[in-house]
Amino acid sequence: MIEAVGLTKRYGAKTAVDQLSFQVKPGHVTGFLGPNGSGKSTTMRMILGLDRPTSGHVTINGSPFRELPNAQRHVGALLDAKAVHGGRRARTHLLSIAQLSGIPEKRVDEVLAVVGLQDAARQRTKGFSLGMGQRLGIATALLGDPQVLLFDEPVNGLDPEGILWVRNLMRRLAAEGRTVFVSSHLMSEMALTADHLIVIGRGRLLADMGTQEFIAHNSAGFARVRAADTDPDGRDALGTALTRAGGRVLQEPDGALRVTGLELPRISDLAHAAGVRLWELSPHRASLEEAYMRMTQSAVEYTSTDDPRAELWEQDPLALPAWEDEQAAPEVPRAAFFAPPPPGAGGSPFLMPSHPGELASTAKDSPEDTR
Ligand SMILES: Nc1ncnc2c1ncn2[C@@H]1O[C@H](COP(=O)(O)OP(=O)(O)OP(=O)(O)O)[C@@H](O)[C@H]1O
Repeated sequence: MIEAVGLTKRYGAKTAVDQLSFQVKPGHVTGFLGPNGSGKSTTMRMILGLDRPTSGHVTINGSPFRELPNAQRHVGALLDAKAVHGGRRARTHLLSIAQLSGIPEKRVDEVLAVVGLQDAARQRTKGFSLGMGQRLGIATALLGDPQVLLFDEPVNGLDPEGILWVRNLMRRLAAEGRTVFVSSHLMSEMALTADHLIVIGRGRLLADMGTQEFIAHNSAGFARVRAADTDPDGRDALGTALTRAGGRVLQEPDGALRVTGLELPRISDLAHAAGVRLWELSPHRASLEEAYMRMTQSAVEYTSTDDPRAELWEQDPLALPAWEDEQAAPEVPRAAFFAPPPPGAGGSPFLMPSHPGELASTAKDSPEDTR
């Protein structure tokens, strides 16, 4: 088990990790998530004794890393796949680490096979692709057959087969009772790999809970319902009926309605009573990505802006011909693509028109907005 208590790291005026306390338990894959610069690598470096905490402490199976006897046999880590001597062959690289840790040579060939690098064993690592480097880093982590494993962005640069392989490897290592702590920005992959999550933002703990619980806590399930395209008034009638019945209704970009507060059978009954034929009625479970985006949106340090492409083009190369411009669909606010916002976080619920044909106004002050 990894245990951090009040872990803090300051670099001058910058607090990279701020009073972090958490446990990473054996038998689980624990995902370590956070926006760029939130302190994940710094935390991992402190766990591995590569950085000294400004205050607080972190232990592995009860001892600080530096006090573990023959740490390589207890803890394996992939932090930076590029941190290898480029002039060395892959096998030599692994062999030198094995010899330092009293690991038999046979084990080197075993891990090369596990990561699929047998054929590249005698290649110099400077010629390795990003994915091959990652595989070598994973082989290094597995060398001592450790009980505790840390992986910083292990799927970075891997092809789809490699990503699937890493997922299965992590799950197998956890099923064997090992402690597996893995950071990644690939939310779809984390949702499939991790059963527990530790989420940080600006160095602070934001969440420490099961993956499914995290998704349920930070997103709302909803129903998607779409009136038949052949019935132009159907959507208005449906929206009115659902809103009157106490549902919260948002417009989807494709003309469907996103409904919260009403069960699917009730939506079906209301549509039937309103004489609206449906082409779609489906439950939607929010993704880890949606839940993560919502939780971390205020903790993102590095945000992008649109590229104005100043003076690079005499005229806007993206300008549409006038007729196409006129037909373009009105822009839908980005927030509308995600699940309805959490209580008190604002948003644009769909307000049914008081007059037919008057669709899609927002309801900031609507009495029906009772979130
Ligand atoms: N050696 C250092 N000296 C000064 N500042 C540092 C140092 N290492 C990290 N930082 C700062 O600490 C903060 C956390 O960095 P860290 O690399 O731990 O984040 P991260 O969550 O791993 O980011 P990413 O997802 O981009 O890899 C950043 O603001 C970074 O600039």
